[in-house]
Amino acid sequence: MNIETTSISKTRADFRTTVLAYLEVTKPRSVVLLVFTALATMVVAGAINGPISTFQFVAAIAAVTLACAGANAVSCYIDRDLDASMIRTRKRPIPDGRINPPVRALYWGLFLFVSSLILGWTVNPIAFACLWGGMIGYVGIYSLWLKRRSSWNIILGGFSGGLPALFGWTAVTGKVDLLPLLIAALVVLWIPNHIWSLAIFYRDDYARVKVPMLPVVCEAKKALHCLLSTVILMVLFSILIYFAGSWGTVYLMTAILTGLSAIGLSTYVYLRPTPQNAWLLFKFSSPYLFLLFLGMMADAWL
Ligand code: HEM
Ligand SMILES: CC(C)=CCC/C(C)=C/CC/C(C)=C/COP(=O)(O)OP(=O)(O)O
Repeated sequence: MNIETTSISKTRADFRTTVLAYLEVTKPRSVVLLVFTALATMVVAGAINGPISTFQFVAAIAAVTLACAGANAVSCYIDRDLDASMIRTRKRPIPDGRINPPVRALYWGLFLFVSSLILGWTVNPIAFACLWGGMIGYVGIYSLWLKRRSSWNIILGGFSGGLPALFGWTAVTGKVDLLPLLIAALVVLWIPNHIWSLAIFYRDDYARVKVPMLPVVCEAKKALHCLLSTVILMVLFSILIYFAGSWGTVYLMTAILTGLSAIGLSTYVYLRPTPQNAWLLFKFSSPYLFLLFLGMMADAWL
């Protein structure tokens, strides 16, 4: 009896470990914020163009979630050699053997992405195209082509990060307008401070695996100067968006308050460029973007 009970509990534990590994390989924290940007633009577009059916809403949210998750899982397969070598990533499911053989992560990512395309097609062709654009941009242009070759990898490959926001708008309206393009561009402008702050903290890690993130290939002051410049541009852009849409005061106040915080923190990191301060800026970057998009949703609701 004991042996049987032990083997059942071991099987259950192994199953749980496997399920969690296939969840972790999709980088769920990033998927949550990526999907939130899509949800926010769906709410804003719905307030302007009229709401969509519950089925379309659920299909759209499911599609963008599966697409981002799938793209991340494929990226983990592509970067499995880097992940095994970097301190920050070596405990991920592929390097630590929880997904073995590694190709299973590729199949899992492609399965998720194809599932997203099927759902995306039921929404509309433009939204469907956004899913393709995100996958090609992140996996093709960033992960496969630029990440290991260019210090401008996140600038040229970063547009994929704005596509979930664009997807949300097109899922509701079936077309691309200036406002969603500006909102998507805001996400793209957010990416440098999001990743360069992290790259300053993990500078040695990136240098060891020869990933030419800007803070690795240029001296610290220049990287910090670029980072601060992109933050100022991002904040100005977030306020420009206020004038491009029919927003209320909630979004404007959010953009101003979070923007001043972002500039203040980035200036502090510029003046005191310790790894700990850079890490603080990295951890601030996601709540910043979340609050901005929450402000957009609040104004659409109110
Ligand atoms: C080319 C574009 C991007 C690059 C290179 C990038 C890179 C990274 C890296 C290296 C991490 C740390 C992962 C870890 O160590 O666990 C990270 C975390 C994260 N990323 Fe990005 N990212 C990009 C775009 C985005 C976008 C567009 C979003 C959402 C709109 C996003 C949301 C997040 C979130 C929420 C986290 C977790 C943050 C935390 O732990 O506090 N990322 N990203
Ligand atoms: C519509 C659609 C599919 C859009 C794609 C959006 C998307 C998945 C953007 C990537 C976000 C992200 C967490 C990148 C990690 O970069 P990295 O691989 O350099 O991070 P790492 O070093 O932690 O692996």
